[in-house]
Amino acid sequence: MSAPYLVADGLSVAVDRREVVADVSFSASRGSLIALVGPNGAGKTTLLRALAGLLPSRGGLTVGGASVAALGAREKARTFAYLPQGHLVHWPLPVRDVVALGRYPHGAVDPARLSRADAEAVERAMRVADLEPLAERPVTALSGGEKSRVALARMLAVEAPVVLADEPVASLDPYYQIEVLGLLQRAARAGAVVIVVTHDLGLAARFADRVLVLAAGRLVMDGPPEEALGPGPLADVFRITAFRGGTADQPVIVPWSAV
Ligand SMILES: Nc1ncnc2c1ncn2[C@@H]1O[C@H](COP(=O)(O)OP(=O)(O)OP(=O)(O)O)[C@@H](O)[C@H]1O
Repeated sequence: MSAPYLVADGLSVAVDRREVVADVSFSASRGSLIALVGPNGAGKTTLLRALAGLLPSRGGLTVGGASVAALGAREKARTFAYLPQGHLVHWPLPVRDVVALGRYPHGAVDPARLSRADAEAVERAMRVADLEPLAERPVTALSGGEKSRVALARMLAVEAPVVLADEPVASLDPYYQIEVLGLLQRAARAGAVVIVVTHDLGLAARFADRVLVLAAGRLVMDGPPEEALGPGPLADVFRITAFRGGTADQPVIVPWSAV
């Protein structure tokens, strides 16, 4: 395992003077895909935004040894590729131009005049998200799942060392759920820290190297899927039981009943 790249040390976030994320500590190395899971309202989105430096936080937060708070806006945007939940753009821009917005942190302000490096990054992201057939379509005329893939490609076009994706597969059909988590896993294997928020515990177990479980703002489990999504945490945190199968390396978890 390589050295930790993203390190949170006692990270806390207050929203409206209420502590929504409390004393979270973990470190993540490049090369790993981490699933961030927890019940509704646990603080996952808030934590993800704080990690990207988009929300003020207390405690330690470093990336590549540097304080996130000390990074300039453009450096932050090059370091953290952040995929928010849902929102894309409301203008009828062609898909390729929306993906090119991912190169903005690299200085590409005009999608019609990309440098060769920027254009290549855009094409790579379009290809992995299977968007080439939709390249000229206005993004507003796409289905929900297609828009999700455009948002994902825009995020991948940043080619950032840290990828933070908030529910990237929520509106995708099973084929693209598997495809998208597979491509995030490949982004991790290519050297990124990838943190994915998801409510799909089966996919988390299938794809994540490690699972962080957040409950009421606190990190209550941090471990491999088999352990972090074991019967105890599923009952205590998620209030469910699950069918379990597979192997320790490749657990299969199917949420089954409420407890
Ligand atoms: N802008 C805000 N103003 C007030 N409260 C907020 C704000 N953003 C989040 N919260 C509160 O912080 C808590 C954590 O919200 P957050 O969106 O981080 O949870 P989550 O785990 O991502 O939830 P979900 O799974 O439902 O998306 C919730 O109680 C929420 O109501």
